[in-house]
Order: sequence, then structure tokens, then C-alpha cells
Amino acid sequence: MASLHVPLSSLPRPSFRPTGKLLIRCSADRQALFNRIAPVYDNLNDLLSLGQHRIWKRMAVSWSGAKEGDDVLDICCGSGDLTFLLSEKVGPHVSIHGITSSSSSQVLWSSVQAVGLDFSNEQLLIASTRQKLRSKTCYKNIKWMEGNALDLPFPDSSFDAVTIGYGLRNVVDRHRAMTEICRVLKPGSTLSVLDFNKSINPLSTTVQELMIDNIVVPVASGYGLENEYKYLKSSIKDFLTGNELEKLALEVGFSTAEHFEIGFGFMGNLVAIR
Ligand SMILES: C/C(=C\Cc1cc(O)c2ccccc2c1O)CCC[C@H](C)CCC[C@H](C)CCCC(C)C
Ligand SMILES: C[S@@+](CC[C@H](N)C(=O)[O-])C[C@H]1O[C@@H](n2cnc3c(N)ncnc32)[C@H](O)[C@@H]1O
Repeated sequence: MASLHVPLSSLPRPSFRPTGKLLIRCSADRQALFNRIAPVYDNLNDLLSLGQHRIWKRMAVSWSGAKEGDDVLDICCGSGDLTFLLSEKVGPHVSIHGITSSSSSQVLWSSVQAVGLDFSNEQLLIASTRQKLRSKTCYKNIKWMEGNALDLPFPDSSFDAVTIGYGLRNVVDRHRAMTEICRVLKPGSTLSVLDFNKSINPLSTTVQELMIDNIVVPVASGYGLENEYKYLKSSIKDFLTGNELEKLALEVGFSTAEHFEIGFGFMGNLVAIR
């Protein structure tokens, strides 16, 4: 696991209003934010969620229904947590070379692929570095792509399952993103959207905000990332509730959509079938 001791000087500098408030208005600002936090992103997630985010991500991938032999896509993949979990679902789990006959002919890897797409090159660099450090056969079939969730570079009906973890809240046009996801999914296939839960329960909202203000942001400020993690609270405030996410999915063409609250109500997962 990468060390948390990343020199602040190595992090690219953000742009601020004269008031010192970080601007996160457009795609470029968000791209820059995720490039800046990339070196410490995984470790801060482990620390700040006490490792729970790994359980939530496993739940999201299970809900995607991804199975052996499927073609799968993880949008806004970041450092690849969900992409790795998807590749474990779709395989292959033994080296094809290992099951070849005695002939010396090269056997091509299965066409099965788990694709991780993100527009942050720094996040993708972390993802591909992690992939190189892992030995599981299935990880060899992961392909990392730099691209935009709002304009997916795939034909219609390309994938058997799609995940987007902590990404939908961060794209600048959620309707367009969901429309694109619906387009690239095969009919009858599943989208699994994991993100923070914008609760309709005032107490849950208050506790979530108190934890961000009093634990998450102070810890992040130790890495010079106070404003980047302050963005979390405003982005959740601007997000959609579970019901609104279900409505959006049906609006763009999914046949069914259901939102589940997880992580003590702090997180949520939308499961939508094309
Ligand atoms: C994996 C998690 C968050 C990913 C993430 C998403 C974003 O949109 C960000 C935007 C800006 C900076 C960072 C992120 C980002 O890391 C969820 C877990 C990590 C959270 C940072 C911690 C959230 C704490 C919860 C409010 C309460 C957790 C309770 C748990 C039972 C301990
Ligand atoms: C909070 S991270 C989530 C990473 C990973 N899915 C996870 O669960 O840890 C959000 C990611 O979304 C990416 N992102 C935001 N908007 C995007 C867009 N329009 N196209 C592609 N990636 C985008 C960011 O670069 C960042 O890596």
C-alpha cells in the first residue's frame, strides 16, 4: 500500500477565488481536483472510512451482476478499486497458457475485458501501477482508458454490466452521463451506482455533515487538501436523493431502478436494469 507521506510540494496547486475558496465549477476543475488528490486518495479513503469503503464497493460490484465471461465497464474508475473487483468477477482465473496443450503455439488472452475509464491521468497512473503490482491472472485483462463519462467511446450495447463508484455526483451533467451509460449497456444488463447518500432524514444529514466537517476535512487539511475535501459536503448537498436517482434512471431509459441505503445511511447504491 502506497505511503501516506506524500510531500505537499509534490501536489499540483489549485486555483482559488480572491476569498481563498476553491473553485470547483466545471469538468476541468474536477479533473484537476482528482489529479491533485490521487497520491493520497486510496489511503485517505481507508483511514477516513475505517476501511468500510471496501465493503461498500464489494456490494456495488455484486449488485452489478457481473459474472464469468462478461464484458464490464467501470466509469470514473479512479485508482481502480471497482475495476479490480469487476475483473475478479469476469476472470479468467487461470492462465490460458496453463491450460494449453503441449504445443508451443501462443494462446491469445480471452477477449473478456474489464475496462476502467476516467479523465484523470494521475488517477489512471495509480490504477495501472497497482495493476502491475498484482499477480492475479484476471487483472491482466483490465484495460485503462482516459476518457469522459459524458461521451463514452464505445458502441451501443457494448457491456454486460457497468459500475460507477463515487463518480455520478462528480460529473457536471448527470443526465447525460446516465444516458450514455444506458446506451452502452446491453438490454437486460445492470448499472450499479455507488455514492454518498443524500438522505431525506435531517438527522442522518446532520451527522454526515458533522463527520465531514469535524473529521474528514481536518484530516485532509493535514495533507494540504482541506478545500478538496470541503468539496465533498457541497457536492453531496447538490446531489440527488435516492428517489431522484431512481427517477433519473427511468427517465433516460432504464426499465427498473432501485436505490438502497448502506453504510449506516451515509452511502447509497442505485441498481438499474437496462
Ligand atoms: C470512498 C469514499 C469516498 C470517495 C471520494 C469521493 C469524492 O467525491 C471525493 C471528493 C473530493 C475528495 C475526496 C473524495 C473521495 O474520497 C467514501 C469513504 C471515504 C470518505 C472520505 C469518508 C466519509 C466518511 C463518512 C461521512 C462517514 C463514514 C462512517 C464509517 C462507518 C466510518
Ligand atoms: C471520487 S473518485 C471515484 C474513484 C473510484 N470509482 C472509487 O470508487 O474510488 C471520482 C472519479 O471520477 C472521475 N471523474 C469525474 N468526472 C468525470 C468525467 N466526466 N469523466 C471521467 N471521469 C470523471 C475523477 O477523475 C475521479 O477519478
